[in-house]
Amino acid sequence: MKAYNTHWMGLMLVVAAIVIGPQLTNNGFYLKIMFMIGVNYLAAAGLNVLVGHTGQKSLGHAGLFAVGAYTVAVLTARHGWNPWVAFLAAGVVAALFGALIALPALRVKGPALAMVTIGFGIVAEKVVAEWQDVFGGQAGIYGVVPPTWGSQSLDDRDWVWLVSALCIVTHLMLRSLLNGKYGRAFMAVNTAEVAAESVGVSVYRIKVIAFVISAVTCGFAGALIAQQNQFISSDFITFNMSIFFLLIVLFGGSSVYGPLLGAVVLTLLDNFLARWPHVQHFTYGALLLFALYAMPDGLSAWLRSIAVRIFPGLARHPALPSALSPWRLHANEALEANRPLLEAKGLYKAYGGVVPTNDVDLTLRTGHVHSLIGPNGAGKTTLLNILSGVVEPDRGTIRFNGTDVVGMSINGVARLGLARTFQNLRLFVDMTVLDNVKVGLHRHMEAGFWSCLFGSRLSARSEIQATEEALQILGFLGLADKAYERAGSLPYGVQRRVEIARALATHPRLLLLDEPAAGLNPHETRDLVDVIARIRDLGITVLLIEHHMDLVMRISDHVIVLDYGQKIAEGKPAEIQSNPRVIAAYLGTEDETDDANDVVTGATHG
Ligand SMILES: Nc1ncnc2c1ncn2[C@@H]1O[C@H](COP(=O)(O)OP(=O)(O)OP(=O)(O)O)[C@@H](O)[C@H]1O
Repeated sequence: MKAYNTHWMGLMLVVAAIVIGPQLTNNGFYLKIMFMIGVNYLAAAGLNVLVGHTGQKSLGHAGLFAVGAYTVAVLTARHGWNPWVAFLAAGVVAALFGALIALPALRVKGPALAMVTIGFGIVAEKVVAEWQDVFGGQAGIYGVVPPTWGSQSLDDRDWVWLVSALCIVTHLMLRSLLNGKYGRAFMAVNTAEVAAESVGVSVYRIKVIAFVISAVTCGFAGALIAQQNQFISSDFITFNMSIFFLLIVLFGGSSVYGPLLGAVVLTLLDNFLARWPHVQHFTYGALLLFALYAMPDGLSAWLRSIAVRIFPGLARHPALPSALSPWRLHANEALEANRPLLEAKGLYKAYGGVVPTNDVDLTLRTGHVHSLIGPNGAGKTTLLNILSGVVEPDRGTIRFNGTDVVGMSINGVARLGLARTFQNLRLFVDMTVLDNVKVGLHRHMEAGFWSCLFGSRLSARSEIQATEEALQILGFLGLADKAYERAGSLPYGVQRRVEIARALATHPRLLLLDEPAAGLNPHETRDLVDVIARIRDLGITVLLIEHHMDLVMRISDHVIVLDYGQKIAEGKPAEIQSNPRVIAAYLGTEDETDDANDVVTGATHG
């Protein structure tokens, strides 16, 4: 069964349930529960983008619910705004607050971010409770104007249909967004922020987008409650509400269907247990603990694993094209060969008393393979981090292809055409190999945010083009058959190559490889020499950090040697091999020249 078909079949079933369900009862209580399922789904659907996909834990979304609720209340009851317009305004105002609370997310992570969002929730709760002139405190605001259909007011059933329609539109938009480049970017930020930045994804922008989406849907949820009740007071806005939204997301799972499952089950459970008020919260908590223990990835993941066992076709991935065209790096205009591409002068970086980069000058020329070598702790990785914007030097300048890059963000440097891999792999381990490479293509994809949100033709077309190019890049590196495998499940040597593929997808002019042969077997190391040569033949300049001297000596046009943070030599491989200072640096003394010679020429390595 194709995923496309199962989605539309599922959607049809949900629409049928929404159309028929409310007609089966006139009981206001049941209709209210249906309405609340919709409201909770709305709040959780956006929060799922933030928490489930982008990995930003928030415990303050009751505050954004309050923003939506009080915006419609103040605008309709106090200022006489049209209720539909006020409803839309609730989304806009909530979006602004979402952007505001995104700011701390750029500085703090994990539990610290959760504390910041709790702070926001508490401030919102206190403001609406204490600022009585504006928000009415516990007495609240009466006379919130609900939307009408022509001149007809909405009855309980109409409210269910209205919230259901909003839920379906939200689901379709978020599904379209999460299945495309933004979905991949959210997951990339969740897994490895620096790696996401290094392929040109702005972590700042992605986090702000995720916060704003979660704020808008929570704001709409709040506005619906205020308009349906025609009343809002500070009693609605509690810390428990923030926890409840988060629980829906965790219980449902991060799949696009997770919030729906979570909202249905938890809203029903909450209301069912209300018959036994004295044990309601205890039973509710115990059941949830058990459910999260039994299904750590949420109900949706659990149901999917059962569905895959029954219909194995669900897990099948698309067939790979029988023939792939060779990958061509067509995006960059050719640069004149052998001219300085990157020039660094006087780079200096100290960590307390340790100076891993001490007044280093460096010139990398177009079309060359440069190697950076030196004993352990010589400062090679620090220098590479400085060049790629991960570490800011204390002083010194770096000019890359005519632009000064010191102080620039990592993604800013990446956008200029500088790509890198990491000594300790930083793959997006839970994504497929294909998706890892497509994250590298993120900024080359034509479709923008709105195009992806509305699932436009442009977004569909740019997805197809990206898949095609990503497969070509994988073919270039002999990885096409791994395209649909989970990156984290692959052998180490293959993962190293996937990192190179992801870096190549950014269409770099300069590729920095940090110990690409580490952990490779001799056969894989020999293949790597061929890979680097083919990358150079594409017109990409390479800077390589390596301890495998035979590899360095075979592939490099130019070798730079660091020791204790200082450049002690540079030149052609043969010159470096016979340089006494280099030999001494490797063994710490100039007397043991024979042994040192072995190390530098590669006789004792790889
Ligand atoms: N963030 C940091 N804080 C403190 N010290 C650091 C930091 N980063 C690097 N160093 C120190 O700087 C020195 C150089 O480290 P670096 O990782 O750049 O060396 P390297 O040549 O890449 O080593 P290796 O070959 O072992 O990977 C080391 O002494 C290291 O402990």
